[in-house]
Amino acid sequence: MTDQSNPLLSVEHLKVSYPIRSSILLRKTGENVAVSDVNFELRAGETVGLVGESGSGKSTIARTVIGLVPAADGVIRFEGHDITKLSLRQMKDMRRDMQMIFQDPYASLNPRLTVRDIIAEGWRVHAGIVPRDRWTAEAKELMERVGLNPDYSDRYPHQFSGGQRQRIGIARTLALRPKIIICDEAVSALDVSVQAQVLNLLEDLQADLGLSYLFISHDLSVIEHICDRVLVLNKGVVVEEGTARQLFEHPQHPYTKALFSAIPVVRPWLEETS
Ligand SMILES: Nc1ncnc2c1ncn2[C@@H]1O[C@H](COP(=O)(O)OP(=O)(O)OP(=O)(O)O)[C@@H](O)[C@H]1O
Repeated sequence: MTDQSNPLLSVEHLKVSYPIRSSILLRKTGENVAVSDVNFELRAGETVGLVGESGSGKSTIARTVIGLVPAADGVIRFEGHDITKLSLRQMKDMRRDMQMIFQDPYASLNPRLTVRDIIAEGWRVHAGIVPRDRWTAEAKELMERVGLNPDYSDRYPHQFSGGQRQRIGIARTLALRPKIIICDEAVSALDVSVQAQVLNLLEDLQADLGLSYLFISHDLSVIEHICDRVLVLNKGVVVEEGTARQLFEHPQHPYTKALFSAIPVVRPWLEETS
């Protein structure tokens, strides 16, 4: 359930730009403003969606929130603290609280590590979460939690299907006990029936652990299903925002109307969950 007290994350007047460089000397010759004046809040237990065409700035916002891209202007507060001004050390601790799940789990899973070691990777980096003698047992518990057979903990990523690999990615993320998970096209590469299963898993985890999700997807039916609130981005600017229901039933801005009418909506999960 969404916590109505202070937001976990608040983004105020965020501006992000990328340098444009000359092709010969790589000197900066200008800047491409990817995101300007973006504002939103994310509360405990809430899912906020970012939608918009390719290049509208969704991933840039995600990468800036997590500290991979610097903010040119604005404030990003996590639990009330401006994280745009953190030291590297403080950033490392904060990264633990905010994790990202990517579209292609295979590319982000080390093919030489077993599932057990993939899940334990974060415990190596962030000492003190799980004592070493508990790594195998805890990794198996996490595998079970995400719907994987714990007996397969010594198998390698290529021995799993796409949906199972995304579950490994989710288990690895959960291992760090984050408060916010940024899902960047996290189910886009999966077949619709597998998408539905992974979305249901994410919802179960949210209900059990009170997680907050920042959910990026070009698939509006996924967004409608999983998000409480949605921001519609066009060329780096939020043109409309509201609850998922408001936006889907009564889009106001011409861009939102065009975006929503252009995409066929398939909702296999409605049959499963209703
Ligand atoms: N590393 C980069 N260097 C320079 N410009 C970039 C970089 N990454 C993104 N951009 C530019 O920033 C703008 C926003 O891109 P971004 O990837 O955030 O959009 P997006 O909505 O996530 O798109 P997609 O759905 O295709 O992932 C675009 O104009 C893009 O060309």
